[in-house]
Amino acid sequence: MSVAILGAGAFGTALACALGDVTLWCRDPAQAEALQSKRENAAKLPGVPLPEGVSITSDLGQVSAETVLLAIPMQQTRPFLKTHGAALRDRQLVACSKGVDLELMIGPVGVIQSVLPDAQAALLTGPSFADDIARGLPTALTLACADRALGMALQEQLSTSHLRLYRNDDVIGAELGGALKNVIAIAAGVTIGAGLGESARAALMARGYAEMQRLALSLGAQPDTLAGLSGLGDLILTCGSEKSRNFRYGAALGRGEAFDSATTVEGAATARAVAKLAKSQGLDMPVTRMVAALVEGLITMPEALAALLARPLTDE
Ligand SMILES: NC(=O)C1=CN([C@@H]2O[C@H](COP(=O)(O)OP(=O)(O)OC[C@H]3O[C@@H](n4cnc5c(N)ncnc54)[C@H](OP(=O)(O)O)[C@@H]3O)[C@@H](O)[C@H]2O)C=CC1
Ligand SMILES: O=C(CO)COP(=O)(O)O
Repeated sequence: MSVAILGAGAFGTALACALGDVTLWCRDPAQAEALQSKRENAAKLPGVPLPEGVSITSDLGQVSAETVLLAIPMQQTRPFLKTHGAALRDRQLVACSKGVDLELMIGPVGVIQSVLPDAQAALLTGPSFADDIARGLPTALTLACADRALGMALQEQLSTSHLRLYRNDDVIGAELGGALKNVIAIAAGVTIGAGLGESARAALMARGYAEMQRLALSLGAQPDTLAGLSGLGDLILTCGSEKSRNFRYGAALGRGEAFDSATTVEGAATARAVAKLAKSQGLDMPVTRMVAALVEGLITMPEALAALLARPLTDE
């Protein structure tokens, strides 16, 4: 079965490098031409050659693969599918984004199903920097799919010698693990950027993980999923590395500096969506609430810190 990847950003290109024999689609014909002539995505993955088997196109009509990976940011997924979904109706669609749609308050598989109710949909998520995958470093990810047979087929199809996929049928849990860890990564970045120290970062990660579980379990996720690659695994990676854009964005917030608005920072919109979702569910998610308020410029970092530290003492 053939594979196509829609979106030639950092992650889409990295997956193309790992899988090798795929069609890589981008929306901009000039970018497609540059990728084709240089055989490298110089903007997003400099120094990593595209394998010979990767064919590039900006014409969606040329994308005939049965399995289609969607590697475009979360908030773009619904508009993209509304425009192009008809052409993808009969394919196996694998969402690769991490986040919660700001309007519908659901994850990427939920969005696929809301636009294309009959589509077969799955999720690829977990701890992996694009650069690591592209360079062939060992990586383990979650392939989540409600349909067991389809999940097993996709696990086989998308695993390689260095990219190891673990199957899971808890799609909600896997979606939320990937989405929520970005919010906590922003908080971790704020902590380090503001010079609050590594002990404070560890505290935020642990309390952040408690929030992730609280929301995920209330929405029907399995606890084991949050403790796996897509939750805890990705939380550890993203909160602990300057390679993470969410972490770096948080660090800039913590230092009171501006951050490049063209950079994809999924946790910023997700924090806003999740803060609202938590409120509607009657759940206490103080770290997420503070991240959302910081992102929206409603509070300063010292105010956020004071508010978190002034909370009543409680059981763990
Ligand atoms: N980078 C990483 O290490 C990882 C990323 N992910 C996830 O993958 C998703 C994509 O991230 P990443 O590739 O890093 O982001 P990038 O910012 O590197 O790339 C985003 C890509 O999406 C394309 N795009 C944006 N909007 C649209 C649209 N409306 N229609 C078509 N294409 C569009 C962009 O095209 P254009 O250039 O034309 O704007 C670009 O090619 C995110 O959800 C992220 O969390 C997951 C694991 C690892
Ligand atoms: O999701 C990622 C790693 O698993 C990439 O993290 P950033 O989007 O923060 O760079």
